[in-house]
Amino acid sequence: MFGPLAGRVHLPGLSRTWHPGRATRLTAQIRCCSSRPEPALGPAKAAAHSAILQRYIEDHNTEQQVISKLRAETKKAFPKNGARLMVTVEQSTFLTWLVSSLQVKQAVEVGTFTGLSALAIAQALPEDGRLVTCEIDARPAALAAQAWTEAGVAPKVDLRMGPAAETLDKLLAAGECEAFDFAFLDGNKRMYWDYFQQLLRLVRPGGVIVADNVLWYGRVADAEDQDKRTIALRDFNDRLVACTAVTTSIVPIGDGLALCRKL
Ligand SMILES: C[S@@+](CC[C@H](N)C(=O)[O-])C[C@H]1O[C@@H](n2cnc3c(N)ncnc32)[C@H](O)[C@@H]1O
Repeated sequence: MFGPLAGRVHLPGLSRTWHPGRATRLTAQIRCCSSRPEPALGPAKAAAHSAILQRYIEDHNTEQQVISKLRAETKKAFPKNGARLMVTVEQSTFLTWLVSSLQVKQAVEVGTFTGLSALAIAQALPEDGRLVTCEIDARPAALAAQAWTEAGVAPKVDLRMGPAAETLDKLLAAGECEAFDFAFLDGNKRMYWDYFQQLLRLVRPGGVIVADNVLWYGRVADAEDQDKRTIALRDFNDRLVACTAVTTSIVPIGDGLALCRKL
């Protein structure tokens, strides 16, 4: 079982330097709340370990300066939910490591926001590599485009504005079936299974699809949690486990990543 919201919890007046006892008390307070805390509370991403360990992990996963700069700019431009929407530090370093290790050339992403995960992916692509990334909201996308230019990865990134399901359908219609080595899924949680099925057609056999937020702050393991996004993610995980088209490993990096390799 995962401790509910046992990771870094952003609450007013809470400093980043925690003492174990204090962290435990806070976790206990949150656990006891009758109204279930919304993920919108802040960057509480780690579903499976303590706040102290989360801090340690972050301190030992050094993001490149261009990425940490974009993280800071995003928090400033989107103070309400920016920190929560971006992948965590250890997820961004993991994405760069994975894309590089798999020698990915063609990648596709659902959910660009301000382009942080796209930057982590794009910088690991070769010069002739390509990342197609889907976003519906022009405001964060403008910040993304600026950051990619500054980081020198803009020529590799193909930003497609509009509903992601339509963009993925267009890629399929354009003959890009099995054209991609890698996909990152981080869009609308209630659409995950639909996106996954499209991505499965876009990714080649042996290619990898990574889905974020599959532990949903630990809420997927709480049978009493009937929030629509929790139900959708629980359903997504159940379908993944039963899906014979991929082998899947769910790992508690950040808010949980499903690592799926197409057979
Ligand atoms: C969690 S954020 C992505 C964060 C990003 N991957 C990162 O780590 O920096 C999800 C994004 O999906 C976008 N989104 C939501 N519904 C969408 C849709 N139907 N089509 C395309 N993008 C969508 C939202 O506007 C939001 O920017």
